[in-house]
Amino acid sequence: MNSTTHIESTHAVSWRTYLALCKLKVVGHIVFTAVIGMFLAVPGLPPLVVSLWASLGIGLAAASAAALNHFLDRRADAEMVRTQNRPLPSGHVQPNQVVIFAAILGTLSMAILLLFVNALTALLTFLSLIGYAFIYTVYLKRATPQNIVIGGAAGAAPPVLGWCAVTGEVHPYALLLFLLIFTWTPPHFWAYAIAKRDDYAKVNIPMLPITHGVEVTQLHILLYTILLVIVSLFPYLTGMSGFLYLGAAVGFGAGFLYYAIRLKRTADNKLAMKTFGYSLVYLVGIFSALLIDHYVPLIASLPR
Ligand code: HEM
Ligand SMILES: CC(C)=CCC/C(C)=C/CC/C(C)=C/COP(=O)(O)OP(=O)(O)O
Repeated sequence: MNSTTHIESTHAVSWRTYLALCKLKVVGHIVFTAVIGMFLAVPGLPPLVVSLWASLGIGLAAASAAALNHFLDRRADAEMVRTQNRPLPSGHVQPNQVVIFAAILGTLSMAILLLFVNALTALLTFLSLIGYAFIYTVYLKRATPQNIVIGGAAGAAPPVLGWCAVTGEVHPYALLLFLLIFTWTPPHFWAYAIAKRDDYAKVNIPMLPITHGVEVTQLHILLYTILLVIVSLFPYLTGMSGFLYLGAAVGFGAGFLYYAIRLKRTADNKLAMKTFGYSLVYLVGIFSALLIDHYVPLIASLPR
């Protein structure tokens, strides 16, 4: 134990430290996509009470998975510049405290989903938690440069969880939303990995830019972005969404392609981080468009 961790272990852990363990920004986005899944699952408005419990349950599960990721990755996180100030490497909290915190969040999440939502949502959320915290973090991340493609299945689950929470079933339209996030994840992450490749190389994590070089990664980003733009048309082509969504899918997709093409030409770290930033704008934009598009006919049909 180093002196910092010794000093910190005698002090109470701040609530800010616990919040930092939850990766709140990521959890916020996850809950956002889950909530859109709830809204799209029904023609009118989803049941309020169930939706609130489901959002809380899914958010707590994602936060629990994030805390476990901090615990399981603590040694690598201490080596990388981008992660060395996280709560564990900086000694603001002890590993056992993080495990207890994650267990409490995970248990609360399961209790909420089982008692107030439904068993299928609880099961699928549990599988997502295990998929990210253990299968991805412990195994895939260190095993193959396809780690984030396969692990992306956990991150793509939330709209399915939201849909299932209000209907009790996994609808094919919900799987389209899954596919959308699943194809979005590789360009989202690989743009970041290009910018942070020196960090990943330091800890021998086989991310694509390390194992196959930056050029191959740039090409993969472009190809997955093209695939993403094609997949983003499916909600319109299957009749799930209308023209408004189509316009947004084409517009936001053109933006993503613009970044991916520019990034293909130059592996500038700043541009890579801008592409990563745009991936978040894209996700929020396209899911917001799905929601607005879903309610336009409803609003238009209201008596004036
Ligand atoms: C397995 C799939 C995924 C991988 C490997 C991945 C990877 C990453 C990485 C490495 C970062 C940077 C972390 C940092 O700066 O500390 C990040 C940031 C972020 N990711 Fe992902 N991500 C995945 C899925 C998702 C999903 C599904 C969402 C949302 C629905 C998401 C939303 C975000 C957000 C909002 C940030 C910014 C966090 C911040 O600025 O604090 N990610 N992601
Ligand atoms: C509902 C539920 C339980 C969903 C699971 C949530 C999920 C899959 C989140 C993934 C988001 C994320 C930040 C991945 C990066 O991990 P990393 O270890 O590669 O990134 P890091 O090195 O920055 O920690």
